[in-house]
Amino acid sequence: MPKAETPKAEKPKTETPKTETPKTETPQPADAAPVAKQRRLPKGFVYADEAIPTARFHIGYYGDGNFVGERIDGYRAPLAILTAEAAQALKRVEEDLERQGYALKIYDAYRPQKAVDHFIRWSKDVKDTRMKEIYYPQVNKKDLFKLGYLASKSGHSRGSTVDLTLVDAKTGEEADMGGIVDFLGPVSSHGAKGITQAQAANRKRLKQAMEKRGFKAYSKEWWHYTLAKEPYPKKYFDFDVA
Ligand SMILES: C[C@@H](N)C(=O)N[C@H](C)C(=O)O
Ligand SMILES: [Zn+2]
Repeated sequence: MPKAETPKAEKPKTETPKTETPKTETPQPADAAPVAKQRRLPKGFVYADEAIPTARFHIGYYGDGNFVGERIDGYRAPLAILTAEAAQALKRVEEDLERQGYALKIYDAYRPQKAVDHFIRWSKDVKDTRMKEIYYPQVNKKDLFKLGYLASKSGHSRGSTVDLTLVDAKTGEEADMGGIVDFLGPVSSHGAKGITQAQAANRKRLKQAMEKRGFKAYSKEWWHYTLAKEPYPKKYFDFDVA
């Protein structure tokens, strides 16, 4: 498992959030040891690191480096799980991007309903704003669902949705997207104003690569993609990430 990163608890200095995920001195549990897999996935699901061995991973919901600030229910290992169809399509995206000198870095994939329920519970606790400055400085946490930054029935729970960005295939450095993954605010929309041409070009490179292999973009979050022909369009799973 590649080195995990946790954003620093400091206020971004500009309107546009920092584009590189801030580093931490304390490694997350993800770094501590090779990840043991339970290997009891429902039929039709696969581990993304096995399907796409060259991809990088940072499963923020396994640790405290996320907008909640603690490990999210149902994440029992820093793993990305996908339907076989989504993983196969994503492998093609990775191969296309490799020819351009890039690789994918996956932040989240299948998300159990119990994790979504954790987000819902957290959003109602208006006093807990420990990660606000990093992840949602311009939005009231109670409005995150209403504004579409979070979903109470998430495509992630159907197994064919993924949150990801681009990295340099050689250095592993994240492409500058004009904001970190899970920055819940207007600058994360496709077509957002206030980002540079280079940042817009990076978002476009990822979008074109994903759409070419059958994924749909989500207008409010440049990192969130769903396989258009997903195998379980109406089923919301709740097995643990393990
Ligand atoms: C929270 C973010 N990573 C995300 O996935 N948002 C969408 C809208 C979701 O919750 O499905
Ligand atoms: Zn997402």
